[in-house]
Amino acid sequence: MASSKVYLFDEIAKHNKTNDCWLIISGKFTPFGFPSSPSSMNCVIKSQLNYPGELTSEVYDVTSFMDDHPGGGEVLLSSTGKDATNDFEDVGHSDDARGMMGKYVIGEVDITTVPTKRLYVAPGLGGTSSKDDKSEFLIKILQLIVPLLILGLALAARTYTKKE
Ligand code: HEM
Repeated sequence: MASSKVYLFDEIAKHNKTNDCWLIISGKFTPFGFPSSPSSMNCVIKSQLNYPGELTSEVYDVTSFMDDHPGGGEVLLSSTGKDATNDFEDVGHSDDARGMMGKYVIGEVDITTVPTKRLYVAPGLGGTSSKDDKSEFLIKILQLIVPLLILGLALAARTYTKKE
């Protein structure tokens, strides 16, 4: 696949019609040091991301497959204009389906041109800003001071009324 054509994302996204449908699906993880990846590697792309190697996203022209796709043509259309890897994996496609993909490959995508979604960072996992930290600290101090103030006022009122 070294000599395959490399497409830009914008170019691929234009092919989003029933009679002209292209998909981007991450297909092949090639670990460094291996001439080619074992086929089982294709199924474990996500867990392999920390392993040194190269993850290729391939471009599939599925126009001729629209009518024959067991999941229907509509789902294929709805997966255009983005990285469709998650859509493809979520369905849990069989090995047969994966084997068929080779028929439709037309090249690779330049992954630097694929828009990435901003990742959600859970609070407390380094995602809070120092501004958030400050207001949290302020709330804790207030939670401590307010009851003490009320107690102080109550005591003051009591001593004051006793004297009278
Ligand atoms: C080149 C790409 C694709 C090929 C060759 C392909 C092939 C197949 C095949 C052979 C099946 C039958 C079930 C199986 O063997 O797993 C299937 C089912 C299905 N596919 Fe795809 N598919 C592709 C892309 C997609 C994409 C991008 C989606 C987007 C969500 C999708 C959604 C579905 C759905 C919903 C089913 C039906 C599952 C069911 O009802 O059991 N497919 N596909």
